[in-house]
This record gives sequence, C-alpha cells and structure tokens, in this order.
Amino acid sequence: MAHSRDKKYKRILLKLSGEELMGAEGFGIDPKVLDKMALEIGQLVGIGVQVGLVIGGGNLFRGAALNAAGLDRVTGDHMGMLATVMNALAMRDALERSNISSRVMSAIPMSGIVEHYDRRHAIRCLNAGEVVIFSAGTGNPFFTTDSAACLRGIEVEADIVLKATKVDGVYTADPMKVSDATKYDRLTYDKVLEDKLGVMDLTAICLCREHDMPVRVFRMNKSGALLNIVVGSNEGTLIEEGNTHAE
Ligand SMILES: Nc1ncnc2c1ncn2[C@@H]1O[C@H](COP(=O)(O)OP(=O)(O)OP(=O)(O)O)[C@@H](O)[C@H]1O
Ligand SMILES: O=c1ccn([C@@H]2O[C@H](COP(=O)(O)O)[C@@H](O)[C@H]2O)c(=O)[nH]1
Repeated sequence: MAHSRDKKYKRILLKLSGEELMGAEGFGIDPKVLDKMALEIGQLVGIGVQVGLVIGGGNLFRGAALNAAGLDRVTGDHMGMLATVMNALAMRDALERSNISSRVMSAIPMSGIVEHYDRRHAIRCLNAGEVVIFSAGTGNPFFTTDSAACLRGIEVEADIVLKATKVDGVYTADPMKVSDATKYDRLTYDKVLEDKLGVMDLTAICLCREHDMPVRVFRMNKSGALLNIVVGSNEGTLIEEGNTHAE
C-alpha cells in the first residue's frame, strides 16, 4: 500500500488517449474505460497527488482525418477541440460518481457548460485537491492535445507529463507497424526529434525540451501503471535531458 510520503511527484499532468476511451467500440466513449480511469486517478488523489488532466479527441474527431474526408482543416480542428470537451464532460461525470472532486476548464469560452481556462484559478483548484480537466486543447487549430498537455503541464508547474496511450512506451519505430521495433527505457528529447519518433507530436516535445519538462509514456489500459509511476516505478519510457537507454 502506497503512503503519502512514498509519492515521487506532487503534481502531475496526465494526458489520456481519446482513442483508448472507445474501449472495444469503433467510436465514442465506453463508460467502463472512464470508470476504470476514475478509479486509478482516485488512487493518486488518495495519496495526495495533484492531478491536471488533458484528454484527446481521437475517439470522436481529428481535424486531419476530417480534412482528408473533404472538410476544411480549421473547421475539422474546431470539431476536434469540441470533441475533447465532450470527453472532458464524460470524465468529470465518472470522477464525480467516484466522489472525486473535479472541474472542467476550456481553452474556448463556453459559458454555461464549462468554465474558461484561467491558470491561476487552475493552480488554486489543484492546490485544493481538485482534479482539473483542461479541455479544448490549446484553443487553436493545427495543434494536438499532446501539445496542450505539455503546455498546461508547464503552465501549472507540474512535475511531469504522463502520456497514457495505446502502446507501452517509445520504440525505435511505431510498434503497431514495425514488429521488430525495440523499446526505450529512457531517451532524450533530441533523440525523439532526430529520429522523428511519432509517439507524440514534435511540437510537444520541443516545448518540453525548452522548459525541461520530463514526459513518461506508458500503456493506458495497464491496471496499476499510473500509481506505479507516481510512486517511482520504471513503467514505460521516460523522455528527458540526459542519456538514451534501450530496454
Ligand atoms: N516510435 C514510436 N513509439 C511508440 N509509439 C509510436 C511510435 N511512432 C508512432 N507511434 C504511435 O503513436 C501512437 C500514440 O500517439 P497518439 O497521440 O496518436 O495516440 P493517442 O494517445 O491514442 O492520442 P489521442 O488522444 O489523440 O487519441 C501509438 O499508438 C503508436 O502506434
Ligand atoms: O490544441 C489543439 C488540440 C486539438 N485540436 C484538434 O482536436 C483533435 C483531437 O485532438 P488529438 O490530440 O488528435 O486527440 C486534433 O486532431 C485536432 O483536430 C486542435 O485543433 N488544437
């Protein structure tokens, strides 16, 4: 059982994969995935970790995919950002059902539905133990929620950005496409950029390098992985300044 003194991080920015919210379905939100993540986030809150959350929109809409299907790119990106607000509302609902105090802030003003993002207010809420869900990405087209997660993580002075995704770390190539790709235990921002490793968009990595924000990539549907990371285990891959190590 983890105790409050055991935790390695006081404040984290957790990025959840939108695509993973689909569960076994091809589109939309599987409430079972939300409930499982709410439970795992609750464990962190229980040991006193402050949690900022960004959720992707890939289970609903991505601007690039809508553009490929014929829509205007900026309109598609607006739809993608609105999709992240829907995911955020669903996650808040799941957190509240688990009695975890939470709120949604949006980069795009949406009066009557969610509050507008305000950094100082967000920090006050995090200090008060509320889970703050940052939605609508950066508020600008041509970005992703990975960039939004890194941006908000840096703004609220999180100790680390944790990217929970479909794969269990960063590989030499996309492990979904290249079967003999090998996993890194740890690697530098420069290595990710030089090798164009596609696990996160490169804008997000540049931002983290610029502000010395470490990023850990891990598998979202591995039960207990999140708590393990927060108490100091070596789950997934750590991206930070320093040396590169293969597993
Ligand atoms: N070198 C690599 N190492 C690991 N994964 C990689 C690599 N290159 C590409 N990928 C792919 O990147 C994907 C994760 O990125 P992406 O942000 O698109 O997914 P996501 O976390 O599900 O995001 P969203 O929230 O937008 O749904 C992995 O599923 C993996 O297939
Ligand atoms: O700052 C942002 C963040 C996101 N978008 C759009 O939303 C979708 C969904 O986000 P994912 O990171 O792909 O899950 C994204 O594809 C963009 O279309 C954005 O425009 N700006």
